Amino acid sequence: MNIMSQILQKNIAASAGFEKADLVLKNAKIINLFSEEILVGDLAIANGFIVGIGQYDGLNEVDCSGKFISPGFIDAHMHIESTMVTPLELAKAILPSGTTTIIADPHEIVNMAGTIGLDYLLNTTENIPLNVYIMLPSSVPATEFETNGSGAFLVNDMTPYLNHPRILGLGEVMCFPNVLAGDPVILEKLTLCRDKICDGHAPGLSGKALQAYACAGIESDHESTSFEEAYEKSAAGIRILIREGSAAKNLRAIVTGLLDSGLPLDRFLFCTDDKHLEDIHRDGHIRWNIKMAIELGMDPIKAIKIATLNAAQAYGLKRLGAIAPGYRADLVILSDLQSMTVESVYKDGKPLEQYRFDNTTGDTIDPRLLNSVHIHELSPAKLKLPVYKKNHVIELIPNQIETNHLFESLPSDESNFVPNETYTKLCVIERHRNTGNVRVAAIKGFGIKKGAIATTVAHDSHNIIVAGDNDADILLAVDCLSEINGGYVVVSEHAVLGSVPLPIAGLMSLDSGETVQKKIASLVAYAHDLGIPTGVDPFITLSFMALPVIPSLRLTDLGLFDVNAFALIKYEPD
Ligand SMILES: Nc1ncnc2[nH]cnc12
Ligand SMILES: [Mn+2]
Repeated sequence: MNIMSQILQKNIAASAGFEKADLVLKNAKIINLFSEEILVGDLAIANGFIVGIGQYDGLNEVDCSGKFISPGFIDAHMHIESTMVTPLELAKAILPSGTTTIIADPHEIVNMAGTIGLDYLLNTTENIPLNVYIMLPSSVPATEFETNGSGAFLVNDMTPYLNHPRILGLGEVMCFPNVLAGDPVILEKLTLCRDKICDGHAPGLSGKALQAYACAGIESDHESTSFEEAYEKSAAGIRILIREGSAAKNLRAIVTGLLDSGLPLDRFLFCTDDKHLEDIHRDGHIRWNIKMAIELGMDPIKAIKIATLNAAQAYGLKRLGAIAPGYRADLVILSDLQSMTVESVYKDGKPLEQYRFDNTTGDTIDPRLLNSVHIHELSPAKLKLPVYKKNHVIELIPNQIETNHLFESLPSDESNFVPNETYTKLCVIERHRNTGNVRVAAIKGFGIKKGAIATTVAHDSHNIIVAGDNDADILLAVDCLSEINGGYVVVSEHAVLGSVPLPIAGLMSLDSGETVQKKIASLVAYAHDLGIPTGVDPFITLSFMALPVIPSLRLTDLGLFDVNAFALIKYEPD
């Protein structure tokens, strides 16, 4: 008999009570998501699987009297790179608050390094105590209006990965104008993955355009910012991933509407998309989505179901997302269902304390991932922004990654834009191919005084993006990024106040999560000292300003991009 059959034989014997289970969590309040009730009893585990609920004896027993047991939480859509640490450090950060499974879209590192980046993430997520499923990036580059590092990621690049056990389908399809136009390249990807899951990214899509987007085979979306938007997409058969991240905070609006409407919840999931370590450390990860939903009035069992079984069923994750015989013993022990206080977490039947998180897998990193900043000598002349009577201006919206598109006059020295406390200079500098592309715009709402902040994390092509009120500090910030091979930096009055090196593709650190968190926190403090409002997360906000698939106005290395018109702004006024 093969090893799997031997394990099954043992599990059946333990389940039937013929043998003792490996571990029994005694007298617990078990959340049963199939009957949507709390069952009090023992939870028996063998070989990392749940073998039974009822009355059991175990070789090891833990008294869970008064404690609730939930299935491990599932993040239905996130970007590992957005936490800026390696997958092992990410696992260390999110497991303690109960996330035991993530579904990740690696378009960040694939934009940088193609299959080298994808292989890096697949290899470094193979042997860690976190279930990591991957969606093949559908939109690399996100649009043709930017320069990424690796060129296009096409069906020929995808095909070798289709049968990988942890590849679930196609990642967020962003260019809905291309989908609606019947662009052959995206349609090829959709048909290649038609028997798998196809995720969407459709901010503000509605009406016939939404019908056509759903008709193309897209099955999910995580960009809804209102209940009305979520409702229309859900009614078109699209699963709604309710997002609560570090910058994009959509849960309150959607859950409030859901509770008022009485809409069925079975096609709603939770996700973080992009959540920084500091927020994960403070609030937890998907646990925070659940807690917020409960505080808004949602039944705790239904909120937990959204974060577990709904996601597992949506993505075909067999034996995950519930507590029942034969399911994997990924479990969260909670003291109560209001505060959602996580007391302990079990992964495959073992408490987290039994796992080692030192880099025992000996991950070697392809040297091409560690040398990712290639820019021309940057001159002040390239940072000029000619001004006219009226200019296109990007306006920040606190706590959102969306921006407003303004058209107003700018402070100037007669011919060129001169930043002040209202209007900050924003520059995007191409860093992959030495093209020398530099584009400049004015951004409203950053409020930086006597300094600049810069980063190589600039979704999704990850060129250098820098915001500042004077060219000297802007140039110094870019120089510093070159020296540290990518990351985040804050400068003021011609001095570097602090930096966070992100040497893996200019996106991720080799340091521990704790070190990265401390460094980022000090940089955020420096950035706020430069005048950035407290409601604005300086780095996440900056990192999204170059993403031409989030309304309304963005800046790429090819120019100002009107997302709603889906076109670069050719602005030579009379
Ligand atoms: N929210 C998001 N985070 C990172 N990359 C993205 N590309 C499109 N949307 C994104
Ligand atoms: Mn995303």
